[in-house]
Amino acid sequence: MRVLYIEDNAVDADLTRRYFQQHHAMIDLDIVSCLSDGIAKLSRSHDYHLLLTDLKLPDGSGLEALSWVRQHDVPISVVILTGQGDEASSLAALKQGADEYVVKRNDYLSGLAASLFSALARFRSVPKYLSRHIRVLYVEHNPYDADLAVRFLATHAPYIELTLVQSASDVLSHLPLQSGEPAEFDLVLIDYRLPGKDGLELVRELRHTRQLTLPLVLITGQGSEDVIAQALHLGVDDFISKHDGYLYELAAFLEKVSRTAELRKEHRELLKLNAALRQVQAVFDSTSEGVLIADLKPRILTVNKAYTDITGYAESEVLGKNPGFIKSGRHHRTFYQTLWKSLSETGSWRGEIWNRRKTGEVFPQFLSLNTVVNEQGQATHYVGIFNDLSYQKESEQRLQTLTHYDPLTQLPNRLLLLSRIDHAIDQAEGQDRQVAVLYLDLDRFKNINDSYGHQEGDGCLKTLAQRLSHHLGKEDTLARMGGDEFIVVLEGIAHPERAAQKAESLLELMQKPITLSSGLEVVCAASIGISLYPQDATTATELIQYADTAMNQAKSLGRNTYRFFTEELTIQARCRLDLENSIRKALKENEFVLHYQPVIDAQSQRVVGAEALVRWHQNKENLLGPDKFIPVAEDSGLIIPLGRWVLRQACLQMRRWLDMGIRLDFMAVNLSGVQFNLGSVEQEVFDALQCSGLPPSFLDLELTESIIMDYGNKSLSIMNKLKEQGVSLSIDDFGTGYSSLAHLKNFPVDRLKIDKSFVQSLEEQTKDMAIVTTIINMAHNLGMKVVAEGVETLAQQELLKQLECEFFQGFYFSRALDDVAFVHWYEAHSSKYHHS
Ligand SMILES: Nc1nc2c(ncn2[C@@H]2O[C@@H]3COP(=O)(O)O[C@H]4[C@@H](O)[C@H](n5cnc6c(=O)[nH]c(N)nc65)O[C@@H]4COP(=O)(O)O[C@H]3[C@H]2O)c(=O)[nH]1
Repeated sequence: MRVLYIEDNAVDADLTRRYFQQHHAMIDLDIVSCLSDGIAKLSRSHDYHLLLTDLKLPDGSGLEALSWVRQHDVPISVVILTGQGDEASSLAALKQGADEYVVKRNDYLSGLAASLFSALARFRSVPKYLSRHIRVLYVEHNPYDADLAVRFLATHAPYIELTLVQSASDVLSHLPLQSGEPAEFDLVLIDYRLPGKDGLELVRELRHTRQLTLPLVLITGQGSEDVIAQALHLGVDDFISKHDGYLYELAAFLEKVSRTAELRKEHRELLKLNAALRQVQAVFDSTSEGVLIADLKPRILTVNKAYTDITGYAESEVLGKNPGFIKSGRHHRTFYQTLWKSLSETGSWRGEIWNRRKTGEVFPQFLSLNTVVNEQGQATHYVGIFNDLSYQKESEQRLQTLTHYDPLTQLPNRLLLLSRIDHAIDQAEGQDRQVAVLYLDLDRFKNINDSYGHQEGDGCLKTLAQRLSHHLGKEDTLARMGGDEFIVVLEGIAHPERAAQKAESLLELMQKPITLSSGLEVVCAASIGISLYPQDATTATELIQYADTAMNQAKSLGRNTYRFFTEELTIQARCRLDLENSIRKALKENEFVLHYQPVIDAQSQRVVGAEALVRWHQNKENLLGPDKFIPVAEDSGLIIPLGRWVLRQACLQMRRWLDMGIRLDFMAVNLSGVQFNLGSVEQEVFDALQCSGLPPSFLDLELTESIIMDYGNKSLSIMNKLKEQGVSLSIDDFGTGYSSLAHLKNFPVDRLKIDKSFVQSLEEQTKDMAIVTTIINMAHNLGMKVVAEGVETLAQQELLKQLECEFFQGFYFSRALDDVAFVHWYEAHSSKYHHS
C-alpha cells in the first residue's frame, strides 16, 4: 500500500517510518512536512492508496487536505491523525468524508497499520452508486442510544451524515412545510418514543399534513408489532427494532431505504421524461415544418413526415445522406461557406435558401439550423427546421401584382409608375439625357361607356393598352392612371422633339378604329400633355402633374393633339419635327444639291481638288446652308440616307469632270460621326465608287477630330478599311477639338485641314500664328499635307505659304459653287495661271 503521510513533526514522522519498515514492510510511506507539498504530490502522482495526515500542519489543516482530495475526486482513502482531546475535530473529519481517524496516544503506532488497512477497506466498500453521502435527520430522545448510533455510524459508515435532534417539533422545524419544496435531508430516522408528539404522530404530520415524500424510517422497541402496523399504515418506508446489535444493520438498512427511495424517484422522473419525449415525438411527427437531424459529418440521421412531404423523398431515401443533397444549384459556393461558418462559430444559421424537390422543382425554404451540444458544450448533432416558402412567395407575388399593376390592363399602376420615373430620372442624370412624361387622356371616352356599357368600355381600354404597349419600345414605360388615362415615360431622350414625335405617333395609333364585341367600330382619339425632366420638373410627382396640366391645354385646344408643358417647347419641338419631316420629303423629292469649293495648290496655284458641300433648295429662292439642317439630320438619323446621297453625287460629279478633262486630284466629301457610328460607311463608300466608276484615289473623306476622339478604336479600324479601298483621308476643322497631333500619328491620315478660325486670326493673333506654325511642322513630320481652310486674304495666303502649307481653300479664291459655276470658275482660274 502506498501512503502519502503529511507530518510536520519530524520525530513522529521518523518514528512512524522506522516502525513501518520494521513491522509493516508492505506499507510504502512517502513523507512530506506541509499541506502544500502534500497537495503538490497528490496532484502530480496518482498511485497513492491512502493519505495519512496530521490534523495540525504548519500551513493549514489536515482537513483541508481531506477536502481537496474529495473535491478533486481523488480515489484514495483518507485517515486523519489527531491529538488527544481533539474528538470534535475527529468527528468533523469523518463528516467531511475521512475514512478513519487515529488519536496520537502513547501506543498509537502499534494499531496504526490496522487502522490504515481498515480505512482503505471501508473506502473501497462505499457503494459506488452513492453519488453523495446520505443525509439523515435522526430524532432520538435517549442520549445514550443517540451517542451510540452517532459514534457507530461515524466509524463504520462515514458516508451517512447524521443530524441529531431530540423531539418531533425539532424535526418539523428542519423539514419543508409542504411537498415540492427542497429538503436538506435524504431520509428521516424516527425513534418511536419521543416526548410530546410520538413517532407515529410525527409520521402522520409529515405524510398527511405536509404531504412530504421524503423516506421515513421508524425505530421501535422490541415487540411493537402494533406500532409497526400503524406506522406502515401511516406511510413509513420501513422500520427497524432496537434489538441487540441493530446498529450493525443500521447503515445497510438506511442505504437500502435511501436507495429504494432514490430508485422510486428515478422511476417517477423517467416516467415524466417518457411522457415529455412522447410529446416531443408527437410534435416532431405532426408539425408542418420539415425537420431533420444530422450528425457532425453531416449525415441525415432522422427526418420527420413534413420533411418527406415537402421534399418528396421517402425517409429511406435520405437517411445517411448529406443534408445538402437537395441543393438547388441557385446559390454560390460562398453562400454555403457563410452558412457553415455561422453554424460553427455561433451554433446557428437562419435564412432563406433554395432547394430542389425530388420532382426536380426548385423551391424556397426558410431554414433554421442549430447545433446541438452535450453537457460538456461539445457539438454532437445538427438540427434543421424549415418552412416551405413557395406558397408565401406566390402570394407575395400576387400581392406585388395587385399593388403595382392595374388589374384590368395588367399595366403598371401609379405606384409602380412613380418608381419607374424616379429610376429614369436617376439614369438620365448620369448620362445628361432627358425624360419625357406623356399624359394621355382619351377624348370623349365617357360616350363609349354611356352608349355601349362599361363592359365594352373595359374591352376598349384593354385593346388600347395592348396596342400602345406593342407600339412602345422595351425601355419605355406605359402605365394606367385609372379611368381612361394612361402615361408613357420615355427614358434617356436627347431632344424634346423625340417626345413630340412619339406623341404624334401615339395620336396616329389612336385613330385606328377598335371593334367592339358587338361588332361595332369606334375610334378613341386622345389628347397628350408632355412634361420634361429636367426642364419642367425634377420629381416624378411634379412631372406627372405638369404633364396633366399640358394635357388639359391640349384638350382645350381642340383635342386629338399634344402639348408641352411650356409654350416654347411646343413650338421648338414642332419646328424640329416639321424640319425633320421636310428633310425626309426633300430627300425623296431631290431638293438637295451639292456645291463645290476649290482647293488650290499653294505653290503652283493649280486647282487640285474640290470639297463637296451640301445645300438644300427648299424652293426657288431659298438655298439653305448645311448648318440649318445637318444637326437635325444627325439627331434624327436622316444623315445616313443624306450622307449616302452626297457620297454618290460627289463621286458621280468627279467622274463626270474627269471625263470632261477637268484635272482635279481629289473630291473631298464630309462624313458625319453618325454615319461612322451607326452606318456601314465602308460599304457605302464602296457602293458610291462602284456605281460612279470613280477610281478610289480620287476620293478624299473628311472626318472631324471629334469622330476620331469619340469612336477611338472603332474609327481606327474603319479608317484602315477605308484606306485599304484606296481612298485618302483628311482631318477636318483641326485645332477645334482636343486631340493632339501625337495622338493622330496612329491614324492613317493623308491631309490635315487647319480650321478657318486659326487662319482668320493669323494676322492679328501671334498666339494663333504660333499654333498654326506648330500644327504645320508637326503634320509634316508625321508625313501629312496641310490644307488651310477659310483663306480670305492675300496676306493670309502669303503667311501660310511661308509656313509651307501645301493647299488653300477659302473665299479668297472662291466660295462653294454649283457644278456649272465650278467648271466656269475652274476654267477661268486655270487660264489665269496657264496651268490648264
Ligand atoms: N467664313 C468663311 N467660310 C468659308 C470660307 N471658305 C469656306 N468656308 C465655309 O467653311 C465650310 C467648310 O466646310 P466644313 O469645315 O467641312 O464644314 C461643313 C461641314 O462640316 C458640314 N457639311 C457640309 N456639307 C456636308 C455634307 O455633305 N455632309 C456632312 N456630313 N457635313 C457637311 O457643314 C459645314 C458648313 O458647311 P458650309 O456652310 O458649306 O461651309 C463651308 C464653307 O462654305 C471662307 O473663306 N470664309
